[in-house]
Amino acid sequence: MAQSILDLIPETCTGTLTITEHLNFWGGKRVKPLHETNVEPVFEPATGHVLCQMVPCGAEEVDEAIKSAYGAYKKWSKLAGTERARVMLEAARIIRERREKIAKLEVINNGKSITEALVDIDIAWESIEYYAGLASTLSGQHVQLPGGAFAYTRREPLGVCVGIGAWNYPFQIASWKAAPALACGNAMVFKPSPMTPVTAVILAEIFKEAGAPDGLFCVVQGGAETGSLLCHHPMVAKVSFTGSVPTGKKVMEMSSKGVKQVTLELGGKSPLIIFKDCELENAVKGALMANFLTQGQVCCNGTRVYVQREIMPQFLDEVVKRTKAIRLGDPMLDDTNMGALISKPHLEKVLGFVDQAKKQGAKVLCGGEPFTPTDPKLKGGYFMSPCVLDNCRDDMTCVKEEIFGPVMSVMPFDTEEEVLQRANNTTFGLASGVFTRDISRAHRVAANLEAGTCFINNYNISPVQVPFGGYKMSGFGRENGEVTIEYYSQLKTVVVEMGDVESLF
Ligand SMILES: NC(=O)C1=CN([C@@H]2O[C@H](COP(=O)(O)OP(=O)(O)OC[C@H]3O[C@@H](n4cnc5c(N)ncnc54)[C@H](O)[C@@H]3O)[C@@H](O)[C@H]2O)C=CC1
Repeated sequence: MAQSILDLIPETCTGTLTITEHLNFWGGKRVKPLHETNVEPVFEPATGHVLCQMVPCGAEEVDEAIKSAYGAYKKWSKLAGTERARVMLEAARIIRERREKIAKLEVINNGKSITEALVDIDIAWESIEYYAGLASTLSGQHVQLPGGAFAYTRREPLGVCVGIGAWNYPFQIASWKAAPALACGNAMVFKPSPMTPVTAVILAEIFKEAGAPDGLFCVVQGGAETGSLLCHHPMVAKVSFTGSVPTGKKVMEMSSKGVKQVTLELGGKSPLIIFKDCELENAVKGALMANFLTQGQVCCNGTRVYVQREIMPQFLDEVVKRTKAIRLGDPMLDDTNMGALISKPHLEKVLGFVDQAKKQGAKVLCGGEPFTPTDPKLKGGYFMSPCVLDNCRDDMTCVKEEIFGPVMSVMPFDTEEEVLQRANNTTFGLASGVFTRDISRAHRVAANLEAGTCFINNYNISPVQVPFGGYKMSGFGRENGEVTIEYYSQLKTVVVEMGDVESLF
C-alpha cells in the first residue's frame, strides 16, 4: 500500500506541511482525480499556509465510489456481526495507536488545539469500538401466531449509506457516521467538508488495513455539487448529514426524490440556564465549556447564557476573568487552549456578529477582536480573542442566530417559568443546560426544555453511549447510543405458515 499521509507529518509541523497525495479513496486505494476543475486551496487556519488543493469529484467519480461501496456491502453484509466486529475493533486499535499523528493532522487542517484534537480522536475510536460491541448483538424478534404459525424479524442493513460532514470535527464526524453504519452491515461513501478534506482518507486507509473489504468506507472530495450528486444517486439508501440548517433542508429535499432515509445533525443556538443556587465555580466552568471549545465552532454550544439576576455580578466577574486567561496561539502546543477559526471569511463573519451586537446595545466585557500571536509563523492565522457580551436581549441578532465562533451572550432572568419560555423561544433545539443544586428543579427544567440533549450541572460532554441529535430545526435522527442502530438498519418480517393455506378464493 502507498505511504500514508500520516508518515509525511514533520516533527515541527505548524506551517510546514504540504500535501500533494490524492485524497479520494475507493476500491481499496487513494484515487487520482479525473479532472482538475473547480480546484480550491485548503488553508491551515493557524498560519494561512496552503496545505493542499481540494479537487472535487464529478459524476463519474461519485458513481465509481458508490459502485465500489456497493460491491463491499454485498460481502460485508453477509458476515456475522462478530466478524464485522473483529475488523472494527482492529480499526479502533490502529486509530488508538496513531492518535497523536492523526490529531496533529486534524490540528493542521482545522486549527483547534492539540489537546482538543486528541480528545476528538479518542472519541472516534471509542465510537468504532462501541458499535463493534453492538454489531454482534443485532437481532430480531420471534412472534407466535395462531395454528402454530409464527413470524420473526431480521434486522438488515440499508445498503450504501452516504455521510456528509462539516469542518469542525472532521475525523470524529466521519467515525460517528461510519461506526454504526458498518456495524449494521452497510458500506459508506463519505464526503468531508471541502475545507477539511485531509483526515477522512486516513480513516479509509485504516479500515482497509484492519481488513475491511475494498470499498467499504470510501471518501469522495467536493462541495455542494459533489454532495448533491451523492444525494441523488439511485444506489444510495441513506444520507446522514452534519452541517447547517439551509444545507440540511436541501439534503432532505434531494433525498426525498429517491425516498432515501435521512439523518440531519444541524445547527443550534442552545440555552444554558444558571440558577442562583448553583455551585458558581462549576457553572462558570460549564459556561466556558459551553462556548469556547473548538473556538466556539460547535453545533451544540450553549451560547445563550441565562443567569439569575441575583448572581449576575459574581458570574460575570468570574467568567470574564477566566475568559481573559484563555491562552491563544499555536494550536500544536500543549499549553495553548484556543487555536484559530476555520477560515478568514468565517473569522470576518464572527467579528461582524460582534460589531452588530455592539450596535444593537450589547456591551463587550472582553475579547471580540482579531488576534495576532507573537510567533511570526502565526501572523497569517485566523485568530480572535474569545468574547463575552453583556446587556444582551432576546431580540438581538447575537442571541437569535448561530454565530459559530467564540462569542458568549449573557442575559439576566428572574423566574424559572420566564426563563423556560425564553429558552424555548427559538426554532433550534439541539442542546440545553441547567446549573442548580435543587434536584427537583433540575429535572423539571430538563423535562421542559425543547432540545435533544439537556446537560445538568455540566456542558458539552458527549460519551459515545449516549444518543445525540436535535429537536425542531436542529434536525432528526440520532448519532451515538444504541438507538442509532435503528437509523442504519431496517426490519424485515418473515411470516411462516406451518399448516395449510386457508384461501378465500
Ligand atoms: N448537529 C451537529 O451535529 C453539527 C452541526 N453542525 C452545523 O454545521 C454548520 C457548519 O458547518 P458547515 O460545513 O459550514 O455547514 P454546511 O451546511 O455549509 O456544509 C456541510 C456539508 O454539506 C456539504 N454541502 C453543501 N451544500 C450541499 C448541497 N447542496 N448538497 C449536499 N451537500 C452539501 C458541504 O460541502 C459540507 O460537507 C453549522 O451550522 C453547525 O451548527 C456542525 C457540526 C455538528
